[in-house]
Amino acid sequence: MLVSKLPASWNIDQVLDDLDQHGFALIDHAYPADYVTNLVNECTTHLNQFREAAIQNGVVSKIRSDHILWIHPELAVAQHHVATLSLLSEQLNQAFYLGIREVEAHFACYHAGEFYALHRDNPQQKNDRVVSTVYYLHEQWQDDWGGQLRLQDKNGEWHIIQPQPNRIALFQSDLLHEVIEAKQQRLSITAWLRSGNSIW
Ligand SMILES: O=C(O)CCC(=O)C(=O)O
Ligand SMILES: [Fe+2]
Repeated sequence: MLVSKLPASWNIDQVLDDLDQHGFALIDHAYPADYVTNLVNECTTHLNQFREAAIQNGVVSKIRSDHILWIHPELAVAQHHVATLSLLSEQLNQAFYLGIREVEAHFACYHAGEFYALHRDNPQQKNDRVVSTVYYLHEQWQDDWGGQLRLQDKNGEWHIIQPQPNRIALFQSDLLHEVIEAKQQRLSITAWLRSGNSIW
């Protein structure tokens, strides 16, 4: 799927500046309401296919308790978001010479009580994730529902980011972050912009 333009609501200069200065950026009101509705529908109709993220190749990790579904070609609405992120990657490559070549993405669902403890998405650069992105797609979120993204920026300062509906958080994949325990169902798409150059 090809997307020819970034959404008009995206202030790309601000995004590039924030990434440069702080290592992270937020895009609010990312998509039009009809697209958001379609995406929520696509996500919620597939919730029965989500699997425990903590179990990979039969190995169980205690660091996270959310449930995920990798985005595949039949998930056409989510694919549009992935294609939009591919277009964004071109801009990031032009600005920062990041060499991003692919986007890998999954839906994530945190039920009440679920969390993702402190981690980096690219520990010791052992994979080719360059920029991490999270799009929040639950229909509403209140500040006292937990589920915040807590992130240390590239200057060492900590930030608490509310998972506001229709918000995208973008950050360097080597930054430390966690998802605080959610008190309500929290839905998102996590996508990694990857260089495709991993030697691992
Ligand atoms: O959902 C979030 O806010 C962050 C998720 C995350 O850190 C991850 O999936 O690696
Ligand atoms: Fe992460």
